[in-house]
Amino acid sequence: MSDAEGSIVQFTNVGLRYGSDREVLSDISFTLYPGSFYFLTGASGAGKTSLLRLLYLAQRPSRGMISMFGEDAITLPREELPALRRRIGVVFQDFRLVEHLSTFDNVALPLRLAGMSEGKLAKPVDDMLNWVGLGHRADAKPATLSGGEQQRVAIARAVIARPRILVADEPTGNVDPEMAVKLLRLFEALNRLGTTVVVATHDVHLLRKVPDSLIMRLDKGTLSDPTGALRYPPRREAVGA
Ligand SMILES: Nc1ncnc2c1ncn2[C@@H]1O[C@H](COP(=O)(O)OP(=O)(O)OP(=O)(O)O)[C@@H](O)[C@H]1O
Repeated sequence: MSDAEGSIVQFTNVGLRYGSDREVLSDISFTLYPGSFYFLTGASGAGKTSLLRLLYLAQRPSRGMISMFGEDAITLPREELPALRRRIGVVFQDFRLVEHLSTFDNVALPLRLAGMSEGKLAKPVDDMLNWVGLGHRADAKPATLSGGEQQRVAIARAVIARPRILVADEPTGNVDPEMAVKLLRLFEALNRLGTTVVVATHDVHLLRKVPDSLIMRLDKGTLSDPTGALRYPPRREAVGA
């Protein structure tokens, strides 16, 4: 399979079924380009989480082809998947913070797993906590943080190792509208630094808050492309028009 020029992810006729049930995703084809900001939208049950799980390689499709960073993600040997996954940051719907670890240690986790020394990781973790506005909560355990604070820890942890893609599943689902906009601004700032961002949301009001974003819409497992730019390198000035 050859990659569309310059793309970092390419799905071709991907289908997914759980067990012997009918397909929950059918004929999904799209291309993600570096530095773009995508919303994945659709009603509850449309298949957003399932599509994101394929995207961050937590789930193999039942059919079709997935290419990531120029590698065939379907036939890649299992032992090579972690290296591919490290290039993808994930913000889960339910945060999945480690309860017994402090804010600092949750955010430091990906760097420690990558083998970075304690001396080296302190500054980037402190900088990241300040960036998400949680410098003063470094020692707090997740249970003592508000929903918005926990979400920001989850975002900080997802981006600390500078992933090429950030995937976020309903990141604003558990916060008030004001915090939702603040979180989106964090994603936009990250996107301006060159990270491709994919945010799943059922909240159509959010889409308008990021004028340059591209929209993928799922309806009962089928993808549509209202901004018309998924298959071709998006021209930023044409996006959102
Ligand atoms: N592990 C699973 N086993 C069987 N069916 C599943 C599984 N996960 C999801 N489904 C089904 O797949 C369909 C799509 O679910 P999915 O969670 O991907 O949708 P969604 O758009 O993310 O929904 P929501 O916004 O409510 O989270 C649903 O019908 C769901 O019941």
